[in-house]
Amino acid sequence: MKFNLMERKVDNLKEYFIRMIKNELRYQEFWALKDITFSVNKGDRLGILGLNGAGKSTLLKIIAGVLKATEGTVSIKGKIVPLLELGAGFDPQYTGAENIYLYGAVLGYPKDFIKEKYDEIIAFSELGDFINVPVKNYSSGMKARLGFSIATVVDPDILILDEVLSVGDAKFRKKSEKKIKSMFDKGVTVLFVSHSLEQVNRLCNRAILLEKGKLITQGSVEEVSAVYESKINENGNN
Ligand SMILES: Nc1ncnc2c1ncn2[C@@H]1O[C@H](COP(=O)(O)OP(=O)(O)OP(=O)(O)O)[C@@H](O)[C@H]1O
Repeated sequence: MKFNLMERKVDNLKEYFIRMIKNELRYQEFWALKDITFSVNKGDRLGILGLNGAGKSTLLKIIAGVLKATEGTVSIKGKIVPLLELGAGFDPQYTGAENIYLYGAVLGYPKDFIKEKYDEIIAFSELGDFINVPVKNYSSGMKARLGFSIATVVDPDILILDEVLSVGDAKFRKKSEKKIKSMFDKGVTVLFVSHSLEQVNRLCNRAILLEKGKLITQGSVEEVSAVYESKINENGNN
């Protein structure tokens, strides 16, 4: 995955167009991920480990179809539910209720299916009357709760989790963990990013370790987390 980073900061759209006309826009290529190859079997729960900026979220976004890889391919069998940046896909001008349809469509749910699940989504989100308020007036926790409730209303084959086991307040966190646990019990395949090694060790059977966009090691969660831990200690001693 290659990103083009602007060499000089452009402050506004006017300046951007002026620079574009003058052919003064310079980009620097940045490979956020390079030469990544791995496979995940049905029922595996794969932890994706790495320090800040290693490329974990970018990898999940490519697998979820949010980003298109510059090179390479991803092949997927089954229905994916991505729990990434919950609530980021909402249109802030619209109410929570309207966003259920909008976001549901983004996730590929048919309109009739959303209609059928509408009450269930609202009940799980516990937003009460706030469901008729524009999302711009929601707290970040409220947005995450609604995003979680919409995304998890289907039974996925593959569940993508990016640091989402900490959404909402303590009460909602307990409820969302329970829901995810029930998906785990049904044998869902999981791709899981978390900075909590304890969580990764508890929930995953396999893992990969990314470092500056490269795949350093892959294998059982015990092996990979041991390598990761030694890397953390190395860095800490520098
Ligand atoms: N849209 C983008 N445009 C430019 N660079 C990006 C973009 N998205 C991510 N990056 C860069 O790609 C690299 C990997 O980012 P990513 O968010 O995947 O890391 P991460 O491992 O998930 O980090 P963290 O643990 O901090 O969440 C970072 O250097 C980041 O700055």
